[in-house]
Amino acid sequence: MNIGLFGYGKMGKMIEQIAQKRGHSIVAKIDDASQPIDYKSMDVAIDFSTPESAFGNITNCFKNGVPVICGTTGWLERYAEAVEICNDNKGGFIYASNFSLGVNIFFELNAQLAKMMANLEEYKVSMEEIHHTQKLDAPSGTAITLAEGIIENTPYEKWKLEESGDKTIPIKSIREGMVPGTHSIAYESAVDKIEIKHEAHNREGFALGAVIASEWIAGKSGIFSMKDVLNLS
Ligand SMILES: NC(=O)C1=CN([C@@H]2O[C@H](COP(=O)(O)OP(=O)(O)OC[C@H]3O[C@@H](n4cnc5c(N)ncnc54)[C@H](O)[C@@H]3O)[C@@H](O)[C@H]2O)C=CC1
Ligand SMILES: O=C(O)C1=N[C@H](C(=O)O)C[C@H](O)C1
Repeated sequence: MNIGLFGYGKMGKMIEQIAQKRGHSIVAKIDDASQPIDYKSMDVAIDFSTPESAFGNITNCFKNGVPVICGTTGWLERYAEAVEICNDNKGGFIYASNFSLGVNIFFELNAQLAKMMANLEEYKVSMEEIHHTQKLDAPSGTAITLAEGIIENTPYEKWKLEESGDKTIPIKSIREGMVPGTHSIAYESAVDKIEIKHEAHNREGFALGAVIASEWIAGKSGIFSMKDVLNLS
C-alpha cells in the first residue's frame, strides 16, 4: 500500500519504520502546511500531526478521495464537522485517541469496571495520565475516551482537569521526562481503593495499531473505530 504521512515527528517516524517492515511504501511525508501534496499517489493517509493542523489535513484528504487514519489528539471539537465532510465525499475515516491493542483492551476493561461501580456511591472515581513534556494537549485524548467510557456507564456526567465535584470525574495530567503514555483510573472509598492502569513502554504499539487500521480501511468507505478493526465486543 502507498501511505501518505501527515506529521513526520515522533509518531510519523515510528509509523514509517513499521509500515515499511510490513511491506508498505511511504509516498509522502508532510510535516508542515506549506508542502505540496500529491494525493493521487496515496492509497491511505495517516495523520499524527498537531491539534491545529489535523482538521485541515484530514478534510483535504477526504476532498481528494484519500481515506484517513487519524491519531492526532486535541482537535475533536471539530470531529463532527470532519465526519460530515467525510460522508459528503463518500470517504473512509478512523479516528482513535489511542491505536494500541493494549489501550483498546483497557477501554473495554474501563467500561466493564464502570458498570460494576455504577451504583456504589461510597466509591469516588479519579483519573491520572502521565506523558512526556513535549505533549501539546491536556488531558490526553486517551484520558478523555476513558472518561467518556465512565460517563456512559455511571451517573458521572462530565470530566474536568484537576477539579472534583458532584458527578465530575477529576483528571490529573502530569508532564514529565520522556514518558510515552500512562493512564490510571482509581475508585476510592474510605476503606480501600481499586485501580486499573495501562503503561506504554514505547510508541511501537500506537504505530502498529495505526498501520493495521490503514490496512483494514483499504477499499472501505464510512466512519469506523478501532473496535471495528480489532473486532472488540
Ligand atoms: N492516537 C494515538 O495512538 C497516539 C496519538 N498521538 C498524538 O499524535 C500527535 C503527534 O504526536 P507526536 O508524533 O508525538 O508529535 P510530534 O510533535 O513529534 O510530531 C508532530 C509533527 O507534526 C508536524 N506538523 C506541524 N504542522 C503540520 C501540518 N500542517 N501538517 C503536517 N504535519 C505538521 C510537526 O512539524 C511535527 O513534526 C499528537 O496529537 C499526539 O497526541 C501520539 C501517540 C499515539
Ligand atoms: O502525545 C502522545 O504522546 C500521546 N497521545 C495520545 C493521547 O493523547 O492519548 C496517545 C498516547 O497516550 C500518547
